[in-house]
Amino acid sequence: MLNEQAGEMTSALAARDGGRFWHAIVVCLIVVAVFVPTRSLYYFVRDTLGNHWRRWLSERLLGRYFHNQRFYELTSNDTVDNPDQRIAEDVNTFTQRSLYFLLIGLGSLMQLVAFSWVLWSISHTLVYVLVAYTALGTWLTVKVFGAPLMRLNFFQLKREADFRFSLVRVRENAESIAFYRGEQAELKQVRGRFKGALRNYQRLLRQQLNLNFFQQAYNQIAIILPNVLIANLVLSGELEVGQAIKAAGAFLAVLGAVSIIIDNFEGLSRFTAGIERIHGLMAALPAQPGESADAPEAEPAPLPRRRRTIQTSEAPELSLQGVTLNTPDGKRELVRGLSFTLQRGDGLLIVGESGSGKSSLLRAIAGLWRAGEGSIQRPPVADSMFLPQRPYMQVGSLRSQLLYPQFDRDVDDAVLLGALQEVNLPDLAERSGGLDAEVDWAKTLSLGEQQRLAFARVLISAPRFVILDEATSALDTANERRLYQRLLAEGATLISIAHRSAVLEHHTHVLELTGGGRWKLHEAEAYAFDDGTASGQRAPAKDAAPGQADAWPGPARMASA
Ligand SMILES: Nc1ncnc2c1ncn2[C@@H]1O[C@H](COP(=O)(O)OP(=O)(O)OP(=O)(O)O)[C@@H](O)[C@H]1O
Repeated sequence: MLNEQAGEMTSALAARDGGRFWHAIVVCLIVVAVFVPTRSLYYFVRDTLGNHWRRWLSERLLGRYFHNQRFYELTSNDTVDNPDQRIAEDVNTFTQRSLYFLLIGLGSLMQLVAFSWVLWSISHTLVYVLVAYTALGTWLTVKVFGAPLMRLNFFQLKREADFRFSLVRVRENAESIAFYRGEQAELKQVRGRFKGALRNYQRLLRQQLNLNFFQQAYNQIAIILPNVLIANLVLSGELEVGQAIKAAGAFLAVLGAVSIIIDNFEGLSRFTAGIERIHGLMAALPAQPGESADAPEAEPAPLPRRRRTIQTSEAPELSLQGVTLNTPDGKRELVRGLSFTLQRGDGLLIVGESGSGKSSLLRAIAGLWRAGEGSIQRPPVADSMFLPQRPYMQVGSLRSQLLYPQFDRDVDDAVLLGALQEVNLPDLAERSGGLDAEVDWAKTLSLGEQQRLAFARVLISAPRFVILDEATSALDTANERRLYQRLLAEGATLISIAHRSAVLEHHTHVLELTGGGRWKLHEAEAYAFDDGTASGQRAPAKDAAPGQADAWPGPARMASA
């Protein structure tokens, strides 16, 4: 309408018609009065909608990411780079940009409808030229610049995420790096990532420069083109000057509408790269049960090919049957044909050289590693607890540490303080400002204190089954003995990894991994722990031939599978 009135005003002035001119001005003002609030609300509504959409999509991805330890699998097998960046940033860009492009697409459509008939009524030739001109322009843009720009944008997102992650790693490991005086090595690595991002960006800029050359030429020629085409009509007096201005305006408006791909190609290629990254993540995170049917059912990710997997199921006691465990890449066999059953109150100590597969066996028991064959029955997750050597400390209150991972349980303060007392941290609550004060525990507690705090978690949730991976390595023997005795008094079944002979007394059996997939089972009393401190002969143990399930000597409380 504004274009219409602009033409009207010029024609009125050319004809020296004051009434016609002022009428056009009034119509213009009315149009502006409607246009201004509409246009302002447009941005508000668009971005609010984008925000809602982001919340919906991020919630869905977060749900899938944290479902069934998928975050662990994704991080371990590296099928999807930087999932955090995809969830936090790519989703945001995707939702914002989708609406942006949808709305400018709709706007272009309206513009096309509004101006096409104006143009058609003035000159058919202009319409034909316009169609040919934009078809050629779009084809050239997509063909010549499409694929390279999309690829470069995909890598740009990845490189930026790698760069940021290298800085996050430095922050997370600041103390170790400072002790090593590793700043130069870190700086080199961070710079390397940064340079990678810059280099890719430079390539991107070069591609964009070519695209800009093309876009500029395309747009400037479009300004001259309609004038050249209708000049003769005006000169011969067939067309009023105002009509010519209207025609040129309509030509540019229709051109703008149909050139949407050419004009927005840089943004569109970034947008497409982002979609590819979100799609990759969704494909690696299959829909969870309970997600509504309208959710796009993602194809399961092409996980690394595994010919065989260990079957896991829940049972009151832990039992392994013919378990052969491989590393996730399938390259190494860590344990072959292992079978045993632990009865309630049993304690199994796993020993073996570094790298022999002790922690990996615990990963398999916890259901995190599945490459291999055989079956594992284990107590339900709610009845078990895992204590790693370096306990995970969430940033939060002392109460949430003690209840972790069941943060919403309601437990009396007296129970929490009692547990702290028992693990020999009687003044921790007081010195850190009470049970509800928020502290970065991983930074403020020593490793031994963190291990004791993790033990307090076990005492509070009193699981029937406890797995300890060198969980007492930073404690003195007296503390260690007290904590183990406390667990045994609860009647817990224990599986431990330890390098110190002192822990042997708390266990009933020993599983020795001797390398190359071989293993031996011993009764604890008959086992002489060789940690360089204990003396004495090793008790004879029956060697288990790999793959033989009946190699277990059959102790009183631990049943052979
Ligand atoms: N994600 C992985 N992919 C492939 N191999 C792995 C992976 N994680 C560990 N390994 C390999 O599996 C082997 C067993 O590792 P594991 O951590 O179980 O050893 P460990 O006996 O607990 O050693 P330590 O006593 O030093 O803690 C090692 O050789 C290790 O390099």
